[in-house]
Amino acid sequence: MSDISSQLHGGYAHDLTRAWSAQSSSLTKSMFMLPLFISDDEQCNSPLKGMPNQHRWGVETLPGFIEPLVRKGLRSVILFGVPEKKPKDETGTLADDPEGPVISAIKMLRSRFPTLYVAADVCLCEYTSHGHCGILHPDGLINNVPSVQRLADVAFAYAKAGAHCVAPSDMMDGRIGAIKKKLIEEGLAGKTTLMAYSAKFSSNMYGPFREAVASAPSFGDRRCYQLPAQARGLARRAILRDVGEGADIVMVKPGSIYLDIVSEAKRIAPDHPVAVYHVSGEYAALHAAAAAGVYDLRAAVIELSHAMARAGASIVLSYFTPELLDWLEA
Ligand SMILES: NCC(=O)CCC(=O)O
Ligand SMILES: [Zn+2]
Ligand SMILES: [Zn+2]
Repeated sequence: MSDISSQLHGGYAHDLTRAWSAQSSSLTKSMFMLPLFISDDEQCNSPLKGMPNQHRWGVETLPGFIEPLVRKGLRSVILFGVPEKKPKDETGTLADDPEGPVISAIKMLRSRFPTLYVAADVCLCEYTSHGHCGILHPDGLINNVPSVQRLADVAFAYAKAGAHCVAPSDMMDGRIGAIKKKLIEEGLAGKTTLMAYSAKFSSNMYGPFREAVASAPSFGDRRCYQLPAQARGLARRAILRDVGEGADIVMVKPGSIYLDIVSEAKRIAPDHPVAVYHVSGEYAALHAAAAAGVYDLRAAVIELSHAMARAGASIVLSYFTPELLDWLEA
């Protein structure tokens, strides 16, 4: 088996990942990746309470939403599954259910929208009965070894279904290496990008998302596996660790209040595309502030997007992507 750190093709096999590897400071449509919430109810089209203009979609309703966006220049999406019909369990069995929402949506999007780059978020919290991102010990603490094994299996299932990119957001130790190893062994490392949520902070900004996917932990919180706000050093170590384990892209999350970490990521991993996730709470806050007359939404989003690019991000995961396709020229 070849060495994990020598696997580069997954990071530039696709024309979009090649564009993300170039360094430029102007905003382009192709920088923006749209997060999508996919229900296992195929006909689903339900607006999300905490997030204006965002919906839960089903595989039947999604094409009608995506088609005009692709025509306007949408290049990439990232999928989050929302099981509403089948029961959740301790190990998140539904995450790689072959008939589940993510695998069905990957297949549908790949066949209906050939120019669209399809990323799949890899985590267990949307699928576990306890709402934590890994498998637990009886005392409620994370059991890292089986968690990482399970996440590697889920990532492989998404890659095999056709995802261009798998993006583990769970923050378990060693999962990037385990996923990369699995992709190498299965012959998929050369065409699958591994985007690591490397510096994911334990944040107050995820509230509307947890409601959107119904993934709030049933007890405790995620502080033992997400980074503390004050921990620049831990963020650096997590970024370098993930790069060493074979990440093709490193991500910082949330966005606006962690742009110093984005610029730090660009400094310590200058040869990797850096992604930033402009998360649900930031999105909802911008809408609320604009509605209260604090600023013009479009002007504020454009300014913030420049700040993210300036800090070093070449990819922005943003719920404003549909608007930005109208606002940006190219
Ligand atoms: N893995 C995704 C999240 O944890 C939250 C994203 C958001 O709040 O938009
Ligand atoms: Zn999670
Ligand atoms: Zn998450």
